[in-house]
Amino acid sequence: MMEIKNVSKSYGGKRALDNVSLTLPQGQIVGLFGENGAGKTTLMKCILGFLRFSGEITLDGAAVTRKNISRLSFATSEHSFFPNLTATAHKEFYGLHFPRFSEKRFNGLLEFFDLPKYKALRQFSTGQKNQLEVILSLCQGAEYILMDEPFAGNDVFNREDFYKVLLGILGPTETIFLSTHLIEEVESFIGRAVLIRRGKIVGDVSMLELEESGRRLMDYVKETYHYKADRVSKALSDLTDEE
Ligand SMILES: Nc1ncnc2c1ncn2[C@@H]1O[C@H](COP(=O)(O)OP(=O)(O)OP(=O)(O)O)[C@@H](O)[C@H]1O
Repeated sequence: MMEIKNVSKSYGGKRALDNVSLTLPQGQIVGLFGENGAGKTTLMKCILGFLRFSGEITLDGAAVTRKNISRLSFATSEHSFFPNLTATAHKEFYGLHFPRFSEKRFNGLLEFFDLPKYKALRQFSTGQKNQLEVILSLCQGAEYILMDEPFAGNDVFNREDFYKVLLGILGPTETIFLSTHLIEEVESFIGRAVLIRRGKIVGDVSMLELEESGRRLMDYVKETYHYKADRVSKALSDLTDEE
């Protein structure tokens, strides 16, 4: 179980995370949603130890250190791979460094996305680079797989088919913590939705609970954010007013 307790993070004087507490048990797919600048990437980077923060993040009670960091993986659109290496070279490198690396999963997903095996990654398209990030994060043998807007640049067929593949391959102890703006697309396969706003957790709901209350995830998000439905008409009226 991952426990995030009272985590705060500021960049200079600007507070990006404000006393965030969250528990992520193993075996869940958890969506992390929030407006631009809400703190999603910052939270993931704190979990991974990329950023200093105040508060505590533990895995089964132990702080995240080099001893247990292999329980975590990260797919980021900022990219974490070696641009001059091919997908096959990455497979070899990861295989050497991650004892639980799954070559079967790597090969299967590479084929699913129809990615080139012997082309340097710097020559991949944006969508292809993101696909390889996702593949690597899923093949390392990590139990907590953090994905930050992993489907950017992926076409709709690749996304929708991938959701099905993902659901089919995940083991019972694998947890996905998925930050995305594709709320309506992912609602069919996540088990829980966490909402962050201005660095604070403002919502946390299981999809079962939502379903039982007859609400869609988007309704919950709009309610929680006090979404102002008149902002479009206001903007249009401001922008088209000739006075
Ligand atoms: N390196 C940085 N230096 C200064 N401020 C930063 C830095 N990274 C993020 N911030 C600020 O911290 C806040 C949270 O940013 P973060 O990237 O975590 O948001 P996000 O929810 O991932 O947004 P998005 O959906 O737009 O990717 C924002 O106000 C952002 O401007």
